[in-house]
Amino acid sequence: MSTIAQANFNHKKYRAYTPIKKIDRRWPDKVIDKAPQWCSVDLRDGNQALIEPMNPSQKLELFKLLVDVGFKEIEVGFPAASAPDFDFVRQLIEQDLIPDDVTIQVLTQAREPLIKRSFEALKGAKKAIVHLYNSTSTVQREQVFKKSRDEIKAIAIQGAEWVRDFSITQPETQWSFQYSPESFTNTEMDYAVEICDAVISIWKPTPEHKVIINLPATVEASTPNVYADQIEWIGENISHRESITISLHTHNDRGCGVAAAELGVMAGADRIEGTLLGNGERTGNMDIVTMAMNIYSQGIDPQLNFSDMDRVITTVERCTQLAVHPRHAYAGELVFAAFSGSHQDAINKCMAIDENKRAVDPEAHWEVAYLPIDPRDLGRTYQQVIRINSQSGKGGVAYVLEQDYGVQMPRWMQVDFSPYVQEHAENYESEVSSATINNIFTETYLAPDNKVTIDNYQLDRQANNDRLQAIVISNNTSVSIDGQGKGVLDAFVSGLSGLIKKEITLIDYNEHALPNKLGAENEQSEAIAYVQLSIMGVRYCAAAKSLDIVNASLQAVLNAVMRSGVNINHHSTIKLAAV
Ligand SMILES: CC(=O)SCCNC(=O)CCNC(=O)[C@H](O)C(C)(C)COP(=O)(O)OP(=O)(O)OC[C@H]1O[C@@H](n2cnc3c(N)ncnc32)[C@H](O)[C@@H]1OP(=O)(O)O
Ligand SMILES: CC(C)C(=O)C(=O)O
Ligand SMILES: [Mg+2]
Repeated sequence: MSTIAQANFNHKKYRAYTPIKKIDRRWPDKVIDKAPQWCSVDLRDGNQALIEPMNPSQKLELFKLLVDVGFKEIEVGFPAASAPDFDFVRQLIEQDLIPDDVTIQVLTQAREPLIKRSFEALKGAKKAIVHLYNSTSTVQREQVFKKSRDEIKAIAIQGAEWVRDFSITQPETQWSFQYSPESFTNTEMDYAVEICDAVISIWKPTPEHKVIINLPATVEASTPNVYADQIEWIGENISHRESITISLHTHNDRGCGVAAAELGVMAGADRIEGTLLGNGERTGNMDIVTMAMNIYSQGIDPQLNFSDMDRVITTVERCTQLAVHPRHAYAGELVFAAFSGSHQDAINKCMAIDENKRAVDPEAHWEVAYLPIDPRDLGRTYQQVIRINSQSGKGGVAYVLEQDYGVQMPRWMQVDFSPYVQEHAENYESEVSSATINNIFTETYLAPDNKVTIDNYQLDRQANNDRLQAIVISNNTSVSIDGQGKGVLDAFVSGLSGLIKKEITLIDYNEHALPNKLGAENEQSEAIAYVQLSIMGVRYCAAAKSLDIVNASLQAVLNAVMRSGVNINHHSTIKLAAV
């Protein structure tokens, strides 16, 4: 039996929403093929939901970001609500901070003093949208306003008249009007059309000078398909559709704010209101970053530019004092990070193919498993993509070493190396940085205990039979190795084998040049050699770096022998003078 108290957790307290009856829905077959008209409500809806509303400098910083990102319509506040909101609108106008192609918008209730104050705030604006709202749902009508349908309609009509009349007194501004039947989604659809039509009949829009009808999911109450049905229905039944911009304003109470807005656009909406990264009342407004990037990821210009996502995040965080979740779609710190081995492996392989494809065709379509878009588009780097912890695999570890240190481990060495990193991650129960991975690599393969180093070597090349004589230093003692074979390594391995009296077979070998250190363009680059030996049937891998590739190869062989635990001094036949 559950030990969790049941008393208050009672689903019978709630009622299911009623879907609207619509037999001719067309929106499910539509696709979004162009960006909607965007309007940011960060400075109003976002601001009114903050623990501490933004101060003027924060508002200005966010306004500048919104302009830079590309918004052409920005709701800058509720100027009748507070002095800071009023003053901010004045500052924008008086200091000429509004670019010519940007229209500011202000929100007001349908109350004369508030409308009057809003127009005062907007005095001198070149163009502006006055956004009037009143609530229309049954709960609001019956419980909050305690008014009938007709009385609520009268509030809207009266508000629309005041807006029209005040606008006539300030002809220097190019006015646009917007009406929101607030709590639209919980309003009877026939009544929503009736009240919008009443407002439209006062504002008398034309196709050249449209009115914005904004249909908010003030509190998200249903699955997004129901919202789409509502939007399609309104579009079919509202008067003067050709003179109306249908705008959507969704909230995220059920976690579907973006989905509802997307389906609403498929259902015929023209315009979207929302905030950057979704700040707003309760669970927030619909997140314009996510919706715009969803459009972008379909190969469509979203008309907003998020290529400097870090600026968007830091500005929004500074202004709202709310942290962006690390898993936030497109923006979160971890959304392009892969910790798990199979994801890393797939990303690694796909990115290698993408790089080749892109070298031939820079416009090639992005097809990388687990990465819906290229992180570079948002100013992120591949370094942030593959991160190592105990869930990671060899591909990810190899990727990090190659990206950060130029070490291109052959596959057989990746297999050998991965458990060392895994062990470290498990012991420390944490992410493993690329510097730590490089240290583990160095300690494991480049610097085994009982280090033995090549002092010098002499090679006598003969057809099919090379002779290699080398002096190695072990424990401050010089040891001579003399062997013959097909090639340098074969000769060296056979000499070593004779010295330690153990069968050694060279299983694998790879080498490559390492990239020059940063800022050291003229320096000769080091080479790295990787070997895998079988010593009495047991396999040992090792590597070595040197400016001389033969030296690197011989040293790698020595390192592998040292890793097997052999003490070369015990086997030396000729001990030369101590060094
Ligand atoms: C869903 C949304 O986001 S809507 C936007 C909400 N935003 C805000 O509320 C932030 C800004 N608002 C405010 O700061 C304040 O509400 C103010 C300053 C504008 C007004 O404050 P107050 O006059 O003290 O009124 P308060 O908001 O408490 O009360 C609302 C009154 O206005 C009426 N009212 C509320 N909304 C509207 C409206 N859209 N149109 C007409 N009347 C309205 C209410 O019925 C209530 O009337 P009552 O006093 O007769 O009961
Ligand atoms: C004022 C309106 C549009 C609003 O913010 C809402 O309904 O959520
Ligand atoms: Mg809202």
